[in-house]
Amino acid sequence: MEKDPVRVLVTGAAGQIGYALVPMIARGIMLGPDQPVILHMLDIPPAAEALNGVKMELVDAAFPLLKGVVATTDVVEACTGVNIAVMVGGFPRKEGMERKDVMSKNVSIYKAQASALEKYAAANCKVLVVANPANTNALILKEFAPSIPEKNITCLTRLDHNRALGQISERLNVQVSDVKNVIIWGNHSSSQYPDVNHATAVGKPVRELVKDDEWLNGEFITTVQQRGAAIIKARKFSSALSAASSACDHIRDWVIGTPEGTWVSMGVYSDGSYNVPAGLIYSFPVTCKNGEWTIVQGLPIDEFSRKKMDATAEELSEEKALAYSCLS
Ligand SMILES: NC(=O)C1=CN([C@@H]2O[C@H](COP(=O)(O)OP(=O)(O)OC[C@H]3O[C@@H](n4cnc5c(N)ncnc54)[C@H](O)[C@@H]3O)[C@@H](O)[C@H]2O)C=CC1
Ligand SMILES: O=C([O-])CC(=O)C(=O)O
Repeated sequence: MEKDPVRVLVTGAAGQIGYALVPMIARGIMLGPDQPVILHMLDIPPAAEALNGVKMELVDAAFPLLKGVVATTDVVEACTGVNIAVMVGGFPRKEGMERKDVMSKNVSIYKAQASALEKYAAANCKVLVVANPANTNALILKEFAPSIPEKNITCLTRLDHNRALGQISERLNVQVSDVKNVIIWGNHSSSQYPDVNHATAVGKPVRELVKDDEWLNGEFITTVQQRGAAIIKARKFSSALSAASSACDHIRDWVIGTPEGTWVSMGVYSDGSYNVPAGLIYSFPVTCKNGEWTIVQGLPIDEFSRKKMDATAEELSEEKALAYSCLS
């Protein structure tokens, strides 16, 4: 028997990431090849015509799993009954801007949309915030939607995680699928800490295979931290297909589960694990089962890592303060 459709909201759906993401969802890349979906697409009035164009293309593509499309500029209509919300709407960073620069534009959007999700989304709706500053937008969404359980509100650091896998795979000349258990700690920003201390490639420790700690502790980290800026420099637009694909990975693993022995990175509400201050949305290694994520516990943390994990936590605390000052 065919499954009931899942309603998936994509905000900012007329934008670049939206354009890459909605066909992936409609093809079953996010929720599986046997899961019908109804897409809810939200954008703002200046983008209404473009949004309608995306809807027309979704109809034209005749996706067998796509059971309906709601394309709207009305946030209540967009949020009503959704089971999954992928929050991409907002203003992207342009060349030369730091993520902090986009803060004031975006946090007020997340405050407003928090209330709509809280009132109108389906019970147990899972939320993924993609728009930058992703961790802080997610935190604002959480704080202004107090009835949504905090475990249901996450942000995207899977793109950074996948970038780290990609760098190691290129360096070792192995399949990316043979590299696993890298970790992105902290903020989706240039202060993030991509950590390979527990990572393996073809079953062996990455550090032993790479045999170049100077590269792993230096250029590897900065390449991953700065990859977003490098894409903007090259394309003149920020990452879109990789962001969309990683958003699908994030939701798929959250809903369907992570493979045995593998963890992924997700921005989640800190409970104080690894001495990360509670009350921040911070990227941790997590495993997922039965639709719930759990922070991987007990990994040994060396002094080098500790400093980097603390620095990115510090930035998130500052962002939180700045976000509140933008809202007041
Ligand atoms: N977490 C991550 O890994 C990544 C995050 N990003 C972020 O994702 C966001 C979207 O990026 P793009 O698609 O490239 O930008 P874009 O500018 O192409 O699209 C954003 C869309 O959001 C819409 N929008 C603006 N305000 C809105 C509101 N209040 N409600 C609904 N929609 C609204 C815009 O009209 C536009 O269509 C940016 O904040 C970008 O920085 C981008 C890449 C990776
Ligand atoms: O760097 C940016 O502004 C876009 C982004 O978040 C990324 O590509 O990681």
